[in-house]
Amino acid sequence: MNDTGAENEATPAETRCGFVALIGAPNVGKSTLVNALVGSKVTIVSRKVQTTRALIRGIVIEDHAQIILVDTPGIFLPKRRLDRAMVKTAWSGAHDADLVCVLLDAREGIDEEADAILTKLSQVNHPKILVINKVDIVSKEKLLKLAQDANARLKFDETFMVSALSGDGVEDLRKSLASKVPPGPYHYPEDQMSDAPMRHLAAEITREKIFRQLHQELPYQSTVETDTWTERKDKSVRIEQTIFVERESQRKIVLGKGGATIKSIGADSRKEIAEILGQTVHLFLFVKVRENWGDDPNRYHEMGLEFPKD
Ligand SMILES: Nc1nc2c(ncn2[C@@H]2O[C@H](COP(=O)(O)OP(=O)(O)OP(=O)(O)O)[C@@H](O)[C@H]2O)c(=O)[nH]1
Repeated sequence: MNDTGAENEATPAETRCGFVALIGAPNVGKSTLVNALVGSKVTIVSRKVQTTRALIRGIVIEDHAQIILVDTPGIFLPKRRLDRAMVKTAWSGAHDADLVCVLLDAREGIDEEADAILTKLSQVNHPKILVINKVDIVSKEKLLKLAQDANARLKFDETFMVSALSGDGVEDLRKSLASKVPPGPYHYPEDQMSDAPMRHLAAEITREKIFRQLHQELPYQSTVETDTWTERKDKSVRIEQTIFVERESQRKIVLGKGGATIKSIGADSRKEIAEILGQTVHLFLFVKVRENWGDDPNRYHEMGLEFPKD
């Protein structure tokens, strides 16, 4: 302790910093865990699987360590070109990271996808941490058995049992990650919670609202881009976004009768973006048809994905 008020500031020589890749089957709770670790909403959470399309990082500082979380797209059995691109990106995220956090869903156990992940991870040489999530809905016996089975399959440096939803066990995990990232200066300014540009986050929020309202009629065929972002003198922000769908029929669904659906999507999205920014938001949504965007290389690059040639 000293009286300069600087006792909490680490000099660069004392700091640690590293990338942590979160790997897990779709719906295991990766986005929820990133949010719990960071303590602020950085990626979208949806009941629908495969909502995370691009690598989005949350950044958290704990015990003079900056932990950069790479929220990989779900690993699943790829069929479409877009799915293959997501899987490829997920694995390259694991190879680039300093640590790999493998998430298992306590209720699902080692199912087909988890099994494929454990097999593939045996080729990754980084330190691995097992995180069993959703402990709030499973018995202790089942948890212990799952921890034993997973550790028998793969050598984990540590095992954590958490509930990303309630926050149970999350602090211990955060402290462990902080102790395991390598020594070095911070990569990002201390107050930066996410390097995902706000434009991207705002687009993700609108996409989430579309999923919430139209998940039965419009499963995955839409994408959202933020076109303009204008800060106004009165401290409010004007945002224009375009929702791209693949067919005219889908455009009509998004618009709804007399524009009612898009109005409601816009109202929900505007409210949430405003909450996160802490400022007044004026949101303008447009719907356009863009056929076969799933086969357009530019779209992949915009989402931070590599375009698979096969
Ligand atoms: N009961 C319970 N539910 C959880 C927990 N963590 C996440 N969930 C729920 O599981 C669902 C999926 O969570 P997400 O965080 O979107 O999962 P994800 O792995 O990021 O999914 P993708 O983005 O599709 O890869 C959501 O409905 C969450 O509320 C938990 O600890 N307990």
